[in-house]
Amino acid sequence: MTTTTFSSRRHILIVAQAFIVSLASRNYVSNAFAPELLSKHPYFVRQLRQDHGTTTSRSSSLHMAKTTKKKNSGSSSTGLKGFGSVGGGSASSTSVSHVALDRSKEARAFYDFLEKGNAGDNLSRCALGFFPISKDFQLRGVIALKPIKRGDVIIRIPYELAVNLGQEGADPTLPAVELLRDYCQTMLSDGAEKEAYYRMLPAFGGEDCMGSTDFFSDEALEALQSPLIVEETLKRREKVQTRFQLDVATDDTFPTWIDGNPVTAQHLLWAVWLITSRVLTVQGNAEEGKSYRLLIPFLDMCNHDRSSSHILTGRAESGGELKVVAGSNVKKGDAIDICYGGGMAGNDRFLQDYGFLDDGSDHKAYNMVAQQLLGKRRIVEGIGAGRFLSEPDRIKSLEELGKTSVQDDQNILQSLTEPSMKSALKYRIGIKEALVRN
Ligand SMILES: C[S@@+](CC[C@H](N)C(=O)[O-])C[C@H]1O[C@@H](n2cnc3c(N)ncnc32)[C@H](O)[C@@H]1O
Repeated sequence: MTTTTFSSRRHILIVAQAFIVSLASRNYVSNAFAPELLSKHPYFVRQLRQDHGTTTSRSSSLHMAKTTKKKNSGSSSTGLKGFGSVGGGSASSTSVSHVALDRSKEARAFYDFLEKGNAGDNLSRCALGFFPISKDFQLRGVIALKPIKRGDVIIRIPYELAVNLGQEGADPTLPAVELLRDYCQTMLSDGAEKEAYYRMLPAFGGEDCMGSTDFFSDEALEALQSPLIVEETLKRREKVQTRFQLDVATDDTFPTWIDGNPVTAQHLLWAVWLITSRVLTVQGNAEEGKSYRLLIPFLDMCNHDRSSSHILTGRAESGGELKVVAGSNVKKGDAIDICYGGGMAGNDRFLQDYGFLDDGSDHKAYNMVAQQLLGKRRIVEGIGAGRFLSEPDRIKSLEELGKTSVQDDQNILQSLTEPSMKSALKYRIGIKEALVRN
């Protein structure tokens, strides 16, 4: 999404004449520099500089914070439209050497759902595939089945297929209640068409959502060495509890969870993560001037690549279409990725809102956080959005990071196996390295 984001803690996309908008794409211009903060912590700065020479190199832009293998049940070597795994293309930046197409029973039901919803033409251009990220992890995403020219439509979803979760707003717990209600109702009712789409959403308790700090243990939260992320995460959890009590627990008409038991605040937390990680805010009718939070099947399966030039466009109105348009030529086998957060989100947001670390070779997602901590960049989202961090917050954050060296952290990381602990260590290493660069 040129300037696009999936979410609503931040919101979504934009583009030229377009109508999918992103709060995250607000371009706050940094105009202040605060070297005094560093001079207050000469030891810490020295330590970072010494450490810098001893750190390991980073991996590709699709590097995962998670390490466990994603289930790929039923994907076969026979392709969606008659060919098998797709190989060889170079994505907007991701090189794909071997991608298994998703032809599981659930995926085939989802493809049928698209066809019935007048979106079957997409399946001649792209499909779902499993991108090998590391030897034990594959990431589901969208893959091109044939070349697509710059300017042509890659994905086109009729508005009627999208789930409209209400008008835009800053609080993700509101659309989360709506989504949770609709999800339970749909899954419990017999033969609802949307079920085929909902079955493709990341499962409650699954490893995708567990990557978000909302689901971190206290130990993993502490291991981040980021008092601000911890504070924001705890506040969000509290807000979810409050929303649960107000709108779910006391509502006798609220459906049960899919196993027949009452829904819990943890289910609502999962729904909030679905909102922040895959809902787009899209402008409605031009005259009406309102924006809506949409869950858009298939389009919500595009992964993040900061270097993607593809563009999101469309309107939330009857007869409208929500599209990904090629910003550059696409080859068969390319990943159809988009840039989340309008390119303005750092890894503090990626870890909280999406549950992974953007470990791109340009280090931008870490640099942005470091620049905030150094008073060189405004906060983009969450608590204090639009402002510079206060000096006490910056000092508190830098002091916390200064408790261990990068070398210490590397040693600790080697001994870890638990995914959220590993993410926490990778995060703090990335930030410490970025503080030296910035
Ligand atoms: C909008 S969804 C994208 C599709 C998702 N992979 C799926 O299979 O439904 C966003 C989620 O995908 C995953 N994701 C997207 N881009 C990623 C990336 N570059 N590296 C790791 N995980 C990514 C994260 O779990 C994120 O919360």
